[in-house]
Amino acid sequence: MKDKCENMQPYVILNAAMTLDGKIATKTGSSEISGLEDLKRVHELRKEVDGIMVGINTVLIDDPRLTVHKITSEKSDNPIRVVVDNKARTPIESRILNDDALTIIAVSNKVETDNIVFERSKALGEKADVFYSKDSSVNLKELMNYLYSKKIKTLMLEGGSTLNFSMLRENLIDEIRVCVAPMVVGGKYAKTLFDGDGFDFMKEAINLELKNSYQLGKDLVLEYKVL
Ligand SMILES: NC(=O)C1=CN([C@@H]2O[C@H](COP(=O)(O)OP(=O)(O)OC[C@H]3O[C@@H](n4cnc5c(N)ncnc54)[C@H](OP(=O)(O)O)[C@@H]3O)[C@@H](O)[C@H]2O)C=CC1
Ligand SMILES: Nc1nc(O)c(N)c(N[C@@H]2O[C@H](COP(=O)(O)O)[C@@H](O)[C@H]2O)n1
Repeated sequence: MKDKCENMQPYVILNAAMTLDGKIATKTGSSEISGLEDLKRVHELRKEVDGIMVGINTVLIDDPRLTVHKITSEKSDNPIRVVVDNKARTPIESRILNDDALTIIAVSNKVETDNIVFERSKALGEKADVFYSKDSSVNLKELMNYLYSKKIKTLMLEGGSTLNFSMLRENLIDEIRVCVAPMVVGGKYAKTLFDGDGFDFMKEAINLELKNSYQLGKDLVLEYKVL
């Protein structure tokens, strides 16, 4: 993996599993999509990278561990976990705060004006490193620089759709690896690979180059470079 030392940002790989109709979860938040072979691939990738990042909604809905637990229980193989969490809503009892790996919680400047957010961020500071952004929504470029300074040279982005779009719009994603499962769930309220505000015109689309594609069990894995 390339070291992006010239701009002091980690090399970012977005990895996700989606249905053929582009959903990464159903409208109720159910998201078991990948087959076993793909989950093993995901955990091998987690082992390879220095850090792994998700948005707060993914923590609230999935309570993920973000470790390599499907391939080994060796704690030193786990990447540093990062949660982008404007209002410090990460529950203290969530699995992401267990001692399997270090965790960094990135919070917004709401800590300066909202006492409840401040108190929650203080409590989170007992169990994790807290990154304080100067902006009202975590400044992702600053966060990337901070993670790089913490020796995170490669970062896996694991969703959800809101954070995926923000990272893409800010031009912070280098690669996209997506597992397409042979299923269709539909639903206009079901999350897709990229949601957020979206772009207005096709000419604003982020262009990709397909680098690799292969079948894994019943699933299809597609690997793109972001141009
Ligand atoms: N199939 C798959 O591969 C995966 C599926 N998922 C699914 O995705 C769903 C969650 O996705 P989604 O609801 O979009 O939420 P996200 O997990 O993307 O979290 C979004 C939240 O992150 C916070 N945030 C802070 N700063 C930023 C920023 N700069 N840009 C964007 N967000 C920021 C905001 O919190 P606040 O609102 O507090 O301001 C925002 O609402 C779940 O159902 C989960 O199961 C998740 C990962 C992988
Ligand atoms: N690659 C992939 N395939 C799926 O089918 C998924 N549902 C996900 N979800 C991501 O994995 C997290 C759960 O991780 P743990 O096993 O608890 O470590 C979940 O929150 C999503 O980020 N990914």
